[in-house]
Amino acid sequence: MIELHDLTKRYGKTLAVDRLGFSVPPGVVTGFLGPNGAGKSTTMRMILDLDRPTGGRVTIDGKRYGQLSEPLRKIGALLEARAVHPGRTARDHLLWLAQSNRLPERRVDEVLALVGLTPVARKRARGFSLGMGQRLGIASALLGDPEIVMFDEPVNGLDPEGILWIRNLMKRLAGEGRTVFVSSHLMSEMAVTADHLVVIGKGRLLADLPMPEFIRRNSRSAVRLRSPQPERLLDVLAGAGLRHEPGPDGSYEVVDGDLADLGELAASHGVVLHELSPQQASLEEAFMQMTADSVEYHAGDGPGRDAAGAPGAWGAGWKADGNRPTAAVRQEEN
Ligand SMILES: Nc1ncnc2c1ncn2[C@@H]1O[C@H](COP(=O)(O)OP(=O)(O)OP(=O)(O)O)[C@@H](O)[C@H]1O
Repeated sequence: MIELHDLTKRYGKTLAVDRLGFSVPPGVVTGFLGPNGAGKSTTMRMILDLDRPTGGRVTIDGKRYGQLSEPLRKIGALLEARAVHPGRTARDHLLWLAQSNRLPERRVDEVLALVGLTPVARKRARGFSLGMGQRLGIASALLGDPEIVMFDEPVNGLDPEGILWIRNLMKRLAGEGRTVFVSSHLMSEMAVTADHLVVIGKGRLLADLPMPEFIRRNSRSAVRLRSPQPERLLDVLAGAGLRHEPGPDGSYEVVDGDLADLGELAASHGVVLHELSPQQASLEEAFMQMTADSVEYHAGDGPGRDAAGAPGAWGAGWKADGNRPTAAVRQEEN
């Protein structure tokens, strides 16, 4: 179990990680999602003690990384920048790692087989493709047969076969009861990989909830209505007890509304409609909306702007209040 408490990292004026608090439990794949520059790599480096927090703390089974007696047996990581000497063979690289961590030589051949690199084990790393390099990085992470694995953007630049392989490997590792923590800036990748999702934007926690719950909340549909008589339309919607949100160009969106029912409701009250259209938010849109809000806040717009009708009012439940996530997004507050 990885636990973060108020974890903060400041680089000069940049607040890279801002009071992050969440746990990564064993037995599931936890996706760590955020746009470029959100603070994912910095957080992962702090977990491994490669970067010192400005505030807060992070523990691995209750201990700091530096306090672990056999760190490679506890946590294995693939970070974005891989350090493999280009003149070394894959096997020699792993052997050097194993020997410096008092791990048995047989484990080197086991992990080479596990990641499918046995046939090229004696080839020098400089001739490796991106996918082979990624497999070697994963072999290094798995060398100590760790209880926890952490991968930073492992599918970046890989072909579909490589992506599928890593996806299945992570699921298998979680199925074995390990803690799997993987970062990505792609919602689409997380949707098919992660069981649990932690979303950050500008270093802040935006969501921490099971993936099915994220999908349920964000695959909502809505009906958009636009009328030259907006006050009358709002009266009719309110009279029918329908929850609505402001949409673009003066329209209103009724979440989970029925197209035909709404058309008939407007007609029965003599409300002229210039638009009556179904709307469907994709997970990618929900993610972009969620993180765009955090960017907006940091740009100085402040909380509450959404109430006045931020463009396309999707994901209203995801708005950050400028200080912490709304109750709607925090799993433990559900
Ligand atoms: N060593 C450093 N010195 C100064 N600023 C840094 C350093 N490392 C990261 N940052 C800044 O901290 C912020 C978070 O960066 P980080 O790399 O952790 O984000 P990320 O979510 O991993 O993004 P990406 O997906 O682009 O790797 C960014 O604004 C980045 O420019």
